[in-house]
Amino acid sequence: MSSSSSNRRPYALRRSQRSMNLNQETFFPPSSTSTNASPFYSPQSPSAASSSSTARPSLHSSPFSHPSQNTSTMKRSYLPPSTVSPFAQTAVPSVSDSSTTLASTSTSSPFSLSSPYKFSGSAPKRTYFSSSLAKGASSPPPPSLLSSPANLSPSSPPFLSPYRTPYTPAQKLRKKDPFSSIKHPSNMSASSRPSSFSPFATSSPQFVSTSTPGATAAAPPPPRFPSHSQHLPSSSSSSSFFFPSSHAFTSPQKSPHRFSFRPASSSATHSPPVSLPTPKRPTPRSSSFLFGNSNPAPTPFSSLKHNDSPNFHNQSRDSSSHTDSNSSFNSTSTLFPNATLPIPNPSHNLFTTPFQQVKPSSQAFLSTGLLSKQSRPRKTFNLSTPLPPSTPSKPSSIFRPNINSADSPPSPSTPSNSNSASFFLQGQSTPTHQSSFSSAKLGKSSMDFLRFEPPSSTVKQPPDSQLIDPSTPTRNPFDFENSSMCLDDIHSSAQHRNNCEILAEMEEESAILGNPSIANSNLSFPSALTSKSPESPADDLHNRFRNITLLGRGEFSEVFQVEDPLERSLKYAVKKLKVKYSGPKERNRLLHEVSVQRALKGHDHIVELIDSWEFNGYLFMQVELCENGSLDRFLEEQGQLSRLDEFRVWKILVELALGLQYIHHKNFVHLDLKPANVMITFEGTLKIGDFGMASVWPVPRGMEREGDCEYIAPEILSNHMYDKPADIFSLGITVFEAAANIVLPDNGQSWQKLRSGDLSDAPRLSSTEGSSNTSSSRDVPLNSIIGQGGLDRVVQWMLAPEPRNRPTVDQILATPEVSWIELRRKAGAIIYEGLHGSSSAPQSDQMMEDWQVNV
Ligand SMILES: Nc1ncnc2c1ncn2[C@@H]1O[C@H](COP(=O)(O)OP(=O)(O)OP(=O)(O)O)[C@@H](O)[C@H]1O
Ligand SMILES: [Mg+2]
Repeated sequence: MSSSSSNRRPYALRRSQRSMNLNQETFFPPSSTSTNASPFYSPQSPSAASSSSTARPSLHSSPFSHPSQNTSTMKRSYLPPSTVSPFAQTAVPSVSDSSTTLASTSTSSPFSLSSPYKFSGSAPKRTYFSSSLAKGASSPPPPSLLSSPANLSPSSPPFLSPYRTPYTPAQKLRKKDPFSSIKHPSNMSASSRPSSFSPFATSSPQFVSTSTPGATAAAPPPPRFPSHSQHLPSSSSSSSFFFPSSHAFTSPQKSPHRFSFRPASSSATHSPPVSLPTPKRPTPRSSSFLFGNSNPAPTPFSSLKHNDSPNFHNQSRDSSSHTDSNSSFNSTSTLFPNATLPIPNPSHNLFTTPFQQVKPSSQAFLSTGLLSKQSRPRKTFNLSTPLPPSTPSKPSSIFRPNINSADSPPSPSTPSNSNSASFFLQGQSTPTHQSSFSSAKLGKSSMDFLRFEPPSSTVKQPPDSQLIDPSTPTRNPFDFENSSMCLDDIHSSAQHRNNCEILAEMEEESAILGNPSIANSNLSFPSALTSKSPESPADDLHNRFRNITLLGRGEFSEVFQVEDPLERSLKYAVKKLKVKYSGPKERNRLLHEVSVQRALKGHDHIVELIDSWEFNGYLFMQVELCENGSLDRFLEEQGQLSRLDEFRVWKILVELALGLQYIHHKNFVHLDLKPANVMITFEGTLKIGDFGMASVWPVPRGMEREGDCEYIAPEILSNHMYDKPADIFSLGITVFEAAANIVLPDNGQSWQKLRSGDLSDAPRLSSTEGSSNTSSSRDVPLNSIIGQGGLDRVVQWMLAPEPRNRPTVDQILATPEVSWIELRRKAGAIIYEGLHGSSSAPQSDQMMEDWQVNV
């Protein structure tokens, strides 16, 4: 372990050196500041692209050179059909053929990340900046990709970002992690990953490119894109975005920019950079900026060693196993060509992987940059995972009848724990229906809590005769299978009404709805709870539906999967707001979401509203069920394995853009677009949901909305501008996250950089493998857009700091790349269709040829 650790360490060092080790940089002599003079994607001259050097390292580069990925791929290829990702098995014509051919042409891994790291790390920033700006100032504008580059507007220079922005304490941002911006993947573990058990574990086959290393450079967006200004009031001034360019990061010595790319873009326009109120300025320890600290401060994540190298380390190692890996994968993909997608059971934890134990090392906190999801400890989506002790959980008041003792921590070892049933039936005071749902976790954990962790000091001890021996098996009040005693107790109790309310609330809050084992067991609830006149929202839900299980919860709501009581094959999702509305004003606001979603019915990429109703101040929305959960789960799960192939990233962009186009054309703005609000259907297509922040467009004056800070557009924070370009920005960030496989920052430097048009913390988005320029395979379309840098260009366009410089959704969908993808996509966005999509779309080749001729 130690020797391999020392072998790999330099790679980790290089990545961090680039970003933060300013002292190191000053020691290195200036190297060639080849600033990739022609990084722009020019379909007319593909050779130009291939001759330019890679600006950002591409994680699409062959992973076969990565030992851990080799292992993973090989293991995956021998999985039995049931464990192989269903989405990789979709019968799409020629996928396996294409894979085989590509694999057979792959003999080596030419792309080594060490080179760009070494170069970038050793290049003094002063030299780079001065040269790139000077060079850019005299550079001709890049060739436009659009056939009609009218209404050209400059984009902000990515290199002049002002990071010293005023801190606005008033910003109410949801997530505050002061260290998020200083996490770094350099030292995170990605190796030794077993094969996937995920339903999404499609982990696209990682083919080895035969291209020249870094053949296609990242392309900055040409500054000549049509403007988004039609969405903005003519009086809209961006002056408040501007910030004097005297910020420290414009100083060459302190610049965090590491790569010498996009010089033309940076110099073509010199509009002042954006000044943004940051959600929360992190104050990292000084040691955070000293890479190579031999004695880093201990962190809770110090278990990982360097030989658990991140996914993009040391790409050139272990090239000997390429052929094996390829062939093994292909044998997998051809073994089960007709496998069908299993019906995911949301009550199962589809997302459990063995990666939960992966921890970043302490040095992960010693530099900036965007953290790769592949290296990140996995987020837990398992609803039945017990709450960590530190979580500010607020159990139901029914567990704490004695308010004064609420502070006492529950004692798991308390003998009276076992008597939860009798405890609940001892005539506690009637709880309020307004109890908090915000922190109680549903599912098994809640049940465990109910059974084993009632606060001992709060328990009103029953008379001695009723005390139960600690060793007596627990009687679970919700064990209705053996619940005759429980029900008898309920009905004979003098406090029958109170108990019913207690049980109803418990059910509502945590215990029953979220416990799949109970909810799926076809057990009926006590008759009092299924009466015709429901007393609680949970009663109401049970009167309407069967088999209720928790699907997920957002900040404001809980979403349950339900079955139609008559036709059990009909399943829906029911979204219940967590709290009652407090008055007519709030009710109107809540009903707004319903009305927006109703107005947007009937589109393939919008979650369909089926019904809505109110009960006792609670709002319910019945929507179509999206069996494969939300996109953020998919990205999380997939990201643990590898980056998505570029074709699927494009498909995500296309499907979301189509949904967003519908929203915008109907004169609404979503204002909370993010992967968590994108649902995945059984077929793997994407649907935009959660219109809780949506508004009619133009947005009424004085409206306040604040979406998730990771995805929020800069102008919303700085200028309260709620407009269509804000949705474009959120879409761009979503695609950026999907393509780069990084953990988005929620504040700090990286957050600011992303909103200044500087994507240099992330790897190149476009793939370097599978490009038609680099493969001679007959299955690779002649004019494939994959690997050409178009993804970087379009994403950068969407992330333009100035809203008016962003494309409209129509413009996104009109790009040649999207048109090409449209012709070749046959399956849902998350379904793997090969690196270039369906080969049965020759018209796409023709289209690109025609387009190239016309450009
Ligand atoms: N139609 C659906 N099918 C399947 N799962 C769903 C559906 N709608 C929502 N969910 C699940 O419920 C979660 C929360 O839903 P939703 O985003 O609508 O709630 P929210 O409270 O408005 O969230 P937030 O405001 O935090 O974005 C989603 O992330 C998803 O996991
Ligand atoms: Mg949501």
